[in-house]
Amino acid sequence: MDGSSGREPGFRDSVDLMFNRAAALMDLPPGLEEKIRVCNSTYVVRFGVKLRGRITTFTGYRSVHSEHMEPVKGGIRYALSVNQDEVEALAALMTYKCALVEAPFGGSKGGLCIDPRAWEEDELERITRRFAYELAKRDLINPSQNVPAPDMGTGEREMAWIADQYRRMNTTDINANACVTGKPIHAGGIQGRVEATGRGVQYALQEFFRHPEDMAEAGLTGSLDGKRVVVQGLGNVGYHAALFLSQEDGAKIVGVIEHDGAVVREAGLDIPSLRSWIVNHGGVRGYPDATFVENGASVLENDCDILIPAAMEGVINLSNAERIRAPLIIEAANGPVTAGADDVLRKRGTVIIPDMYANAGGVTVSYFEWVKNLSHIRFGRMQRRQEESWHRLIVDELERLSADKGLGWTLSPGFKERYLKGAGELELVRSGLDDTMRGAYQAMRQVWHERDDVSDLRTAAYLVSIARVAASYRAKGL
Ligand SMILES: NC(=O)c1ccc[n+]([C@@H]2O[C@H](COP(=O)([O-])OP(=O)(O)OC[C@H]3O[C@@H](n4cnc5c(N)ncnc54)[C@H](O)[C@@H]3O)[C@@H](O)[C@H]2O)c1
Repeated sequence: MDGSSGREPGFRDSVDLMFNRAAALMDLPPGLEEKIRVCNSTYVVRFGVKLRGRITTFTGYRSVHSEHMEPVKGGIRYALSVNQDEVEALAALMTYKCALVEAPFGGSKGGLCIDPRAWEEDELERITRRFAYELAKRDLINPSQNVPAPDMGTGEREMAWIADQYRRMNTTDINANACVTGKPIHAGGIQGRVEATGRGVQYALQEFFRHPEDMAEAGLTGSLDGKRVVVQGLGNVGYHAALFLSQEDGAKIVGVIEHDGAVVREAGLDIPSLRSWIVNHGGVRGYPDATFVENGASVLENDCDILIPAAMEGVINLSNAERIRAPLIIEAANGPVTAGADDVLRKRGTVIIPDMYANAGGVTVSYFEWVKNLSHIRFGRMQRRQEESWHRLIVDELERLSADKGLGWTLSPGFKERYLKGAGELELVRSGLDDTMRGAYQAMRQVWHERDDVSDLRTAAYLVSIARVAASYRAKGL
């Protein structure tokens, strides 16, 4: 379902319009712009599964947008609204996202038209295995060709089934585990992948709030502490973003919009308790510690400092853009702001941290997981040795300097012990993600501030991404 008005282009056209705006500012060789923009291929499969005494036919998609780097990468979405236009738009965003955070992948995306809530777990397993079989036999799941991950409606459980199905079909492939990311830890996953996209949203906001010049563009001052936040979608991405921002940065989540309505509370919502209510009751309706709003989408227009759409595409469109009051929007979902709404908001001075950057935490940690699977070494084990010797050097040097200069500095025994022990997998993943989010933001903001013809972060992000994809095509040839 796309919440945009009938006057607006579809999701893929909307992504293309944003791409075109940036590409027009570049000096690309003739024809390369189109080569980068178009989706290379989309495979559509219809398959039947015997369920509840009858055969049910499902339709699935896997789009490959760009193979300038392989494997290509992108999640698999389970929703009734999945269609070719949506999957191709999402695959395109994957290309630009990977280029922006320098994850060495082309872009891809998949989807299955299904309401996951309508099926039991064992039924979903049979459906998922069959879909995985259909994709794997065409190398649309493959550690060196095409590596899916979770998206809306899927998670660790589905990724474990997909990995197992691929392994059964390729028993001699020693790298079989790397055919999909977002797996559970005990099935070849990596610490920190489940939280990664929401964690990335937090790191993105932290980086934004390190730059007073950028905050001023949105008319914001101070830090994340006390900022009033509205979140749409308390699923994987929205939940982790809201949890970390409220528990670690002091932000107040004053509104949460879900599929059945919204809840608001000026003093701030308790995110873990709201999440368990949603899990147990199927939505936010009836949650005791907040005011329920029947027309959930109207809460997008509430007064707040930061709006985090983390559910689906097209929710901020020409029908509501004029009424959006948040000065800062961070696109945790893919494509939540249509091209038309983007024009309206840009002219009004709303700062939008674009999807291809804001939700890149997932693919960044997926990259770490893929590398871990291919290296066949527990992540952190090799690094730890090396780090230990560096940490030892730093501690020794600090103590020597302090003694030489008579400063009397001492490190607390607890700190010294933790520092010398080095980082475990989770710390390595988080610090690698933080580094990536900081680096990509800085690349974007440099273009934003240095070029007179760039007035927004999205165009800046596209400029960085397109230049990198173009460089890859130019280096390799087509
Ligand atoms: N999971 C990832 O790692 C990842 C990575 C990058 C981008 N994304 C993007 O983030 C978005 C959310 O993905 P997710 O993995 O968190 O999905 P999810 O299925 O875990 O959660 C989606 C949430 O949105 C809610 N929702 C559905 N329709 C809604 C509506 N009309 N209004 C309000 N809420 C609604 C659902 O009830 C659910 O709680 C998608 O756009 C996805 O493409 C996800």
